[in-house]
Amino acid sequence: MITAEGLRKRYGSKVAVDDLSFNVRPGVVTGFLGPNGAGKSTTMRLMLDLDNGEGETRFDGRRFAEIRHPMTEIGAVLEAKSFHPTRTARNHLRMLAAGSRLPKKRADEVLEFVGLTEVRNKKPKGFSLGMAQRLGLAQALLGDPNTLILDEPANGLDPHGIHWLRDMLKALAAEGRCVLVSSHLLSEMSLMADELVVIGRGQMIFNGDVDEFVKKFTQTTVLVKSPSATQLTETLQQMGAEVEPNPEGGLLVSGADASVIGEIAHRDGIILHELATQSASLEDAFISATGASEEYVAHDVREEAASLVDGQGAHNETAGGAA
Ligand SMILES: Nc1ncnc2c1ncn2[C@@H]1O[C@H](COP(=O)(O)OP(=O)(O)OP(=O)(O)O)[C@@H](O)[C@H]1O
Repeated sequence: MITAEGLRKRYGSKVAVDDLSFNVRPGVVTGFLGPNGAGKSTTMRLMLDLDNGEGETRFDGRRFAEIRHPMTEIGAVLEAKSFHPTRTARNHLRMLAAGSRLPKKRADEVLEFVGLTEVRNKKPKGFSLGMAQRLGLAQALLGDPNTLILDEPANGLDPHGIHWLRDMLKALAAEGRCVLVSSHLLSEMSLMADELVVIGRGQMIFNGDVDEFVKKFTQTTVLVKSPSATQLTETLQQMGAEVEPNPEGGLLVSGADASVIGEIAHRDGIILHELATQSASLEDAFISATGASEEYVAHDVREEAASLVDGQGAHNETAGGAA
């Protein structure tokens, strides 16, 4: 179990991480989410004592500095491509293995595991971002640690690589490890993570189950198609439901679930052509939960496109801006 308590970091007058406390449970993948500049990387560095700040993080009760051979307990990848410039991938890992009193053969085992056996005698400076990510993971896995902390490990991986990463992290978590992984790929995160830590502007927004997060920050809607849409709308509105036209046809109803709508339609003799609950996505929940805490806000692309078509030209202002 990882327990982080009261993590806080300032850069001058800017508070990058603001009194963050959270838990990362073993046996599940925990996603670490937040808009750009929310403080994810800084938090990960604080957890691993790589940055000075306040608060403390315990890994099964111990601080990072108290762990004698960290590589055998905590595997972390915070930056892709941070490797020795002149050593081959294999020698880089062998050197790290020796430093942690691990057998040399571990280097070949993890290279095989991440699919880099063919390039093991090449220098990582020529690696693509995806290959560097794989080598970073190999390094993190070298000591077969119980905890993995990975900052954007999917960055640079191709679709096969992302699929492989997801299966691998789920399998490692299923063996009882703690896995904390940040990513901006929300569809991927919804397939990979069971629990979430969501932050915005350095502050905690949510720590818990993915389904709870989606439920808390989105409203379930029901798509209804009926030839008697006007009559149905009036009845649903009278009972307090919100009804809006769906841009692709039919009605979107919130505040009444599909069974209630079906019963009302049956009672009033209204024909229904479609009745479907629309489940919200992790992306919907993320946008709703973090919208107010976005640090860098771009202007609306649709407005931009419209103004270009109107011949008004683009404007380069950044709406919102930094706090
Ligand atoms: N070395 C630094 N000096 C000054 N400010 C910093 C430094 N590192 C980070 N920051 C600031 O701290 C805040 C948090 O940055 P951090 O990189 O932790 O966010 P992040 O959530 O990892 O962002 P992203 O998703 O864009 O990688 C940002 O506003 C950033 O500008």
